[in-house]
Amino acid sequence: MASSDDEGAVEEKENAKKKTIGPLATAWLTFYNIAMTTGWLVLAIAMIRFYMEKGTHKGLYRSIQKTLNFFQTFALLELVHCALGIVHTSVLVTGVQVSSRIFMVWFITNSIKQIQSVDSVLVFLIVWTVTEITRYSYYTFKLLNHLPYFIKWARYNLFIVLYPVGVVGELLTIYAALPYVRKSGMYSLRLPNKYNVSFDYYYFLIIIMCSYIPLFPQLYFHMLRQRRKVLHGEVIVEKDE
Ligand SMILES: CCCCCCCCCCCCC/C=C/C(=O)SCCNC(=O)CCNC(=O)[C@H](O)C(C)(C)COP(=O)(O)OP(=O)(O)OC[C@H]1O[C@@H](n2cnc3c(N)ncnc32)[C@H](O)[C@@H]1OP(=O)(O)O
Repeated sequence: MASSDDEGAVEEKENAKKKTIGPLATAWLTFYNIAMTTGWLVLAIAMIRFYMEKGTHKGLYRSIQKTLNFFQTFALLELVHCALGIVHTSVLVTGVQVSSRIFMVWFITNSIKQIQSVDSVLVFLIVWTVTEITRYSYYTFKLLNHLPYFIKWARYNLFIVLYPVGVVGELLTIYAALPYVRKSGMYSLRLPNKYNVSFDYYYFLIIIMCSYIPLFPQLYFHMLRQRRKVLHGEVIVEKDE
């Protein structure tokens, strides 16, 4: 059990942090996190309604595509938050996380209509939605100084299962895209051309899939360290900070 002295120290630390980021940044982050929580809640409701009405996930992606595009792209602001220093987290870790999501949405699922109904798309959509509702509501309640324990618990426990499941969903979706990319030659540049460069999107996707092997463990261990810090009060020094 935490003593009242410990609780006082934690509160003091939180207030000191808010003072360093300033009231304008706190107000912006509160607005941003409320908007993102709402956006992902809207997506969750749309997905449940679609499934209840149609009894299948075929066509679901198309029905939520615009909302997903908007809110996932809006997450690029997280890089701006880190770069401005109004959020104390690594630009590198956030960059990999956000860019991989943007890439999945814009350059895989939006671009290759034939794969929009594969099961793995549903898997990552569900996982992303649960993760983001939890994550943004955690930030919102924390900024408002009223963080319920179950949200804190969910933020730093659900990812243990959801992160690998989401990654499997993403990798299977890229894998399903490969034959269509090879057949269509999309986003590829063949020689000869006036720039004298060649680019094969098919092999690029294979490289992206391989890049999950070194990159994903780094994100996962980062989250495990955050978990130890937030749930168990351990002091962690990040190498990339
Ligand atoms: C060109 C193409 C490139 C492709 C590259 C491909 C390779 C990719 C390989 C990896 C692929 C990953 C794919 C992802 C899949 C999924 O997402 S599956 C779903 C499950 N996902 C998760 O569970 C996500 C977990 N990850 C995250 O939460 C983040 O994205 C993160 C960046 C890893 C989180 O890190 P971080 O922000 O450091 O952790 P926190 O503990 O949440 O926050 C740290 C402090 O910062 C404060 N903060 C952060 N954001 C905000 C905010 N918006 N508002 C207010 N405050 C914020 C937070 O409160 C913390 O503060 P303190 O506690 O005071 O330190």
